[in-house]
Amino acid sequence: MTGNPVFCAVDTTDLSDACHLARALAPHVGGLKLGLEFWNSHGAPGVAEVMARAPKARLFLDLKLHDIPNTVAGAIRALGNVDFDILTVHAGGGSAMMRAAKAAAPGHAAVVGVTVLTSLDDDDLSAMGVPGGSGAQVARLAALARDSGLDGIVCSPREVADRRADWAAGLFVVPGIRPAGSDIGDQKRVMTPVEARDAGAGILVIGRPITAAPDPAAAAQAIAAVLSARAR
Ligand SMILES: O=c1ccn([C@@H]2O[C@H](COP(=O)(O)O)[C@@H](O)[C@H]2O)c(=O)[nH]1
Repeated sequence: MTGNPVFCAVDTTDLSDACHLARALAPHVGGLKLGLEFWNSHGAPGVAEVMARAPKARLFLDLKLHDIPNTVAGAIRALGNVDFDILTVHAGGGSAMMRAAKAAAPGHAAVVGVTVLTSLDDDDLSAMGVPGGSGAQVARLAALARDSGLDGIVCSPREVADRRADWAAGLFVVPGIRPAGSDIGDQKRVMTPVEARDAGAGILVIGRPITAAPDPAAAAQAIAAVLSARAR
């Protein structure tokens, strides 16, 4: 995807806040990410209201679908006329599920597979019985997503460079982005926006460092300015 790589995660249950953020951020971001917190509160009508405030922004619908193939395909078809550009499913749902998801999505939309959540570290994976740490698990799931016909993956900035080497055309959607000095919160595998972009991220997903800032538009503008000042 071309243009500003920053997608702001608008994680709120408040429709009015989401609309204000969309309008304020529109000049400074490439897209908006609406996830489960917003979707479960407002669904498709809420998405339409928010995106009307940012008509040029792309929509990343981060529903992280994870179920049997028939159910995931049905859930995607049930999105009807929600005009999303990117949609997430969990790569851990397996190959048949990812194939069904891609087949059910509109042709112009990218379907990407969530590999290992950026809030998890190697100890968390070990506690789940996953061998080899996050790098190895992301590698396994990225290969499965690629071979199942998805358009890309969601991974942390730490895995992007290695995975891009195996999948040059993949769309790498990367949360776990923290501008220098910002609060890490519940994220565990993080890098700065410039580091993530330079590692090969196609989309930089940034939520609280923008939305919790005293002036979200200024925060988004500052991130865009750093990215263009330090263009690769
Ligand atoms: O592995 C993942 C997958 C998705 N996310 C989502 O990205 C944003 C990050 O928000 P911050 O406030 O910048 O931490 C959030 O909506 C997550 O649901 C992720 O963080 N990690």
